[in-house]
Amino acid sequence: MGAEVVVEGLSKSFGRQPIWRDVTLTLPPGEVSVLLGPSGTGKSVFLKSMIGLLKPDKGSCTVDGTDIVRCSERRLYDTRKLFGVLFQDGALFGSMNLYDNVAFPLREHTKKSETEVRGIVLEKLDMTGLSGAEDKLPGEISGGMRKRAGLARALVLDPEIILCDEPDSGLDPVRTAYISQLLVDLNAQIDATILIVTHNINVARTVPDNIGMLFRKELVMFGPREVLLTSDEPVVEQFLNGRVRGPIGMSEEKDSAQMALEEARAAAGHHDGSVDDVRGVVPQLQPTPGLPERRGVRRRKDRVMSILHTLPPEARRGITDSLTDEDRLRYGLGGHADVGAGPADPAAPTAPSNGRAAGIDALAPPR
Ligand SMILES: Nc1ncnc2c1ncn2[C@@H]1O[C@H](COP(=O)(O)OP(=O)(O)OP(=O)(O)O)[C@@H](O)[C@H]1O
Repeated sequence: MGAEVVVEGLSKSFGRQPIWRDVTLTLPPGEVSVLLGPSGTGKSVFLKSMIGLLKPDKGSCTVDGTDIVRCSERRLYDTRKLFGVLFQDGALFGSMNLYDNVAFPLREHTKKSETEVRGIVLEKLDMTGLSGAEDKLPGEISGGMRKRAGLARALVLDPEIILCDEPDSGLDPVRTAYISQLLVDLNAQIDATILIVTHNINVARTVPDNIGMLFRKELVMFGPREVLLTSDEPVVEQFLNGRVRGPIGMSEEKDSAQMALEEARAAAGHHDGSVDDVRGVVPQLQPTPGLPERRGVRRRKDRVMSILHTLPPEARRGITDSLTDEDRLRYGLGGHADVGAGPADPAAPTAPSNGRAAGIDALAPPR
């Protein structure tokens, strides 16, 4: 099973420029999470901070008992081996063929024989659909293939956590669909914890178990996919619908006068360029038939059902609608009409103005 990653109160600035502050979230073991946010909100900085390539000013990021922010160099080196990272451009060595690129971490970090290296490299190239392309140079293959080669290389040390920085950037919608399917299939095969940074609305809607969103130098929300997909938090709604109207402006935040102007234009019938509003829980991508089931699905159901009463009604409905009859028995639920549609637990704290609600950015059940 993949490792849990617990981020608490993490803040990062460069000189006097704060990037984000007080980020708290838990990546549940073996689940797939997506981090969204307008350009420049510090998503890549967040990924780099998680593996200790950048040093946050405050807070902690704990993996397997080690706080990446404060541990020794030696400990950091060892803990980093738990991570496989797919950088935005694939970060392949241009002068090495795909075989040598993928073999590189094994030759650098292990004492495996070339025969063992060969077995692993060919297996990972096969998993990522690159069998037969071993001799190609990165410059000779398509962007989608380069991403998959970067992913194959991220897999060779059997990571417990995979971080993917915009795996879809520069890809057409079909190649993006393939890479989405590949990530879900990999999760089914190796049960790793996965965090994907993306701008792609389809990826965000269909791939992850959990979604988070960075905006205004804060983590606006992080929680089960059903919470964000049904959220009426303006920034989340605007982003998931790719709309001009809303708090996100051309270069980050809009002022209230501009927002009021846009609202007035919309009320007068001006179309803002988005497709029809899409809201609600769409089906999640499943592993390709023939692959094992994702083990994270059962763990997630148990976890989400344990915080169900703290979630907003629409999210609860989305979650309970996806339960099978067997699940309903397991969680002691009756028919569809009995669950999910009622008001949120009156005892649960209500969402504060930043859009967080109980159970939303506190994903993990009490430890
Ligand atoms: N090493 C660095 N030194 C100084 N500033 C940096 C450094 N790395 C990133 N930044 C700044 O941090 C901010 C966030 O950058 P980052 O690349 O993390 O954004 P992002 O959300 O990933 O953007 P995009 O979606 O466009 O990739 C930017 O203003 C960037 O200029």
